[in-house]
Amino acid sequence: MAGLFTFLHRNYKASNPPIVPKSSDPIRFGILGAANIGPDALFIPARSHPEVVIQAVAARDKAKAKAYADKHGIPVVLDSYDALINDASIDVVYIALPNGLHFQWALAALEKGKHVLLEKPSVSNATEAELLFHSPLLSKPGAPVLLDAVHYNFHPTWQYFMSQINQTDVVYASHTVLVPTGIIKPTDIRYNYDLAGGAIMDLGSYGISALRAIFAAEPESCVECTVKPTVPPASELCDAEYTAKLQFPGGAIGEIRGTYDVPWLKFRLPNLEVLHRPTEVPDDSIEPNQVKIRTRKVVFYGHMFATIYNRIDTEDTFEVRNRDDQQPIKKWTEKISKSAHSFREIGMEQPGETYWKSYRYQLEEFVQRIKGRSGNGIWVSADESIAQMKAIDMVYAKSGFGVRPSHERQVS
Ligand SMILES: NC(=O)C1=CN([C@@H]2O[C@H](COP(=O)(O)OP(=O)(O)OC[C@H]3O[C@@H](n4cnc5c(N)ncnc54)[C@H](OP(=O)(O)O)[C@@H]3O)[C@@H](O)[C@H]2O)C=CC1
Ligand SMILES: O=C1OC[C@@H](O)[C@H](O)[C@H]1O
Repeated sequence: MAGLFTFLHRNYKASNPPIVPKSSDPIRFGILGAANIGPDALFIPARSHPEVVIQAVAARDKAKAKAYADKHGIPVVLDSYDALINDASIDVVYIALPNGLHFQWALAALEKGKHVLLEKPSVSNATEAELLFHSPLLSKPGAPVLLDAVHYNFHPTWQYFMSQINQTDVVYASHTVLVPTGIIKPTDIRYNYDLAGGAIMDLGSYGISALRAIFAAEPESCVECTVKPTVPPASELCDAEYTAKLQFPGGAIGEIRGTYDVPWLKFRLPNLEVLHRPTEVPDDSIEPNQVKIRTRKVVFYGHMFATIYNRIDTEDTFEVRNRDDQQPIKKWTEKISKSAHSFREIGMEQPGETYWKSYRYQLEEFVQRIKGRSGNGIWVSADESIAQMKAIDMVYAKSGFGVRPSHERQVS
């Protein structure tokens, strides 16, 4: 009962956080497009951040921008995306446009000296990623900050999950994400090839990013990929469902599976499963002629949506054997389950509240960088963002649907 109350209370507060007074010199954000994800990923987290103000929105249709601004309490409506990136009162441009427009608008905003919070997946492909993340605009003195918003990284439970993994001993890992049927409509940006849509770009990007972190390595090849195409009027080169098998150094295998079409009764929160190879562990209590072997399995329930619910099960199977002939003497399993919603719960003194979503934790670190403070050290580096797009390209190449198209810059 107490657990249910905590769950409901946390999730209520996650959507209705306290509104804190703003500092005298806040960072002013503008959003390009009246994006669906805006409230969850930025406006609600900003309410509890004393240094963040959501200042302006621009949409292709000004009336739409006005309605969006009214709904979300955004004070300024600008005439166009161009007007927003040129507006002197804006410090940060939040880009939650279709994937295919990320590259051109991120570069355009950086050119105007704006910091950029860039939705995932960062761009359409690795070519764009190289150009953007290695842009000279980012290395000059006083350069703006660009963040590839892979939000799950910033949540404390991801840090705890990673602490349960010995990256060099992982032999297999999988990521599964199931979106119930009907949520993504045929006209959605995710089903538009020209806008760099596709389920691998969207859902798969989380799995690919998590696998790369779990193995602490880049995939060497995509050995299998099956995709289910979308149905018309969506683009035929977009996937509504995928499974892919990636090979990592040393022969380790990572699998991703995702769909926008799971029956509601089969819906589960996204999960990750990680298997380690058997490894010898020290134990003073066993005989000198014996060895103790541990085989670890870690399962993370609630990846991507850790605030709603998260639980990490670490299951260790131990075996004591004779060292010489490897004959088993005894075998048992130990299991620890843990949830974490704040750094405090994992023994780290870092800012955060249990109701903070991954987006709020991410916003905290983004602001720290902009302000030139050290923060907690969690970040998504330029090289990681490029490697991520290379891995996504590898999967699309294997799928037969091909790498997502690059986009001409169309900025004035
Ligand atoms: N971090 C996370 O958890 C999530 C991240 N995302 C990412 O955020 C981005 C936006 O996703 P989402 O908010 O669902 O997207 P939306 O469908 O809400 O589209 C975002 C905006 O794109 C603009 N847009 C510009 N050109 C086009 C075009 N040709 N066709 C359609 N829309 C266009 C529209 O702006 P206008 O108002 O000007 O018409 C629209 O408001 C994606 O990159 C997605 O991957 C999405 C969901 C969750
Ligand atoms: O980033 C995302 O996370 C949640 C998904 O359901 C959504 O499609 C995606 O854009």
